[in-house]
Amino acid sequence: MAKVLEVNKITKIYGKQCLDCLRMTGEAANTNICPRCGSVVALQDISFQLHHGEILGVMGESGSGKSTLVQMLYFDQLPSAGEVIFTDKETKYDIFSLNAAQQRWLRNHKFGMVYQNPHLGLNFRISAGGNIAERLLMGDLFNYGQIRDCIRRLLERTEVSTQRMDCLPTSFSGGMQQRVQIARALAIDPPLLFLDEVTTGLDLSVQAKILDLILEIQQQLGVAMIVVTHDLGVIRLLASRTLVMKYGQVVESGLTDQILEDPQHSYTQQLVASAL
Ligand SMILES: Nc1ncnc2c1ncn2[C@@H]1O[C@H](COP(=O)(O)OP(=O)(O)OP(=O)(O)O)[C@@H](O)[C@H]1O
Repeated sequence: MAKVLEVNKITKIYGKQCLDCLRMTGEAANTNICPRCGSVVALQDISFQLHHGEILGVMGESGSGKSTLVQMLYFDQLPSAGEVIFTDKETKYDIFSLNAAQQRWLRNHKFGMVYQNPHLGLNFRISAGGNIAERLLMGDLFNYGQIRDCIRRLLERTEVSTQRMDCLPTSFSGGMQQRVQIARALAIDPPLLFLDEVTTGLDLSVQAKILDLILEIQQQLGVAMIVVTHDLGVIRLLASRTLVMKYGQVVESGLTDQILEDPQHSYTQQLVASAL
């Protein structure tokens, strides 16, 4: 299957960093903080591939580097080292070697992000429809009537009442805010979507509906997704392949079913056992 992303040896260090940062941190060292200079090694030599229409799960405990990984791919964070190749319709982009305007174009036209915190993904001072319209305008749709029609279609797809399109997101429940974030992310029909703990903190029944929606979107639109979560249930339901992270490193990766049935790394074994 065609590759959408090739991530090669991505590293992210917060802080001034020294020559020993990588050697003295990671899974074997049992820390992500460099004992010599105090820098945080959030990601260390992460490599993986994502294929067209695939959902890749990224799992790990708090602080293992999951959010940093997707934030970097979405240009919210700069990498310290490494290369990422994004392929769309046979055009390859070496995304970290692009200039700021080119990166903004990719983010606005090819990538979508849904954050755990809707305040990061939505502008709460404008209506739900306005949030989606902003994204449609980035995608070069300018006709007022067409924009309204498109917003209606996106809200219907994500099961938000179209009668609420002119309401502010502040008047929405948490689950509805996540649906509007998903509608906004889908507005430009992106080939690649990042989802960072999108169901954390929601009621179980709301969680289940959002997860169903994500699956439906993947099946109908064939969008490739990276789903970050600490929840094994989310991984089990959504991801065909999974990376398990600890202290900024991938400690286990493979088919989700295999990982859940026969975890190899002691950390994954603990995670699976604690969810039983
Ligand atoms: N801006 C920052 N400055 C310094 N350290 C940071 C910054 N952002 C994240 N970190 C650190 O990087 C490490 C990885 O953080 P990250 O948020 O990626 O982990 P995570 O696995 O997503 O955790 P969580 O599930 O709690 O969100 C953590 O030790 C965190 O404290």
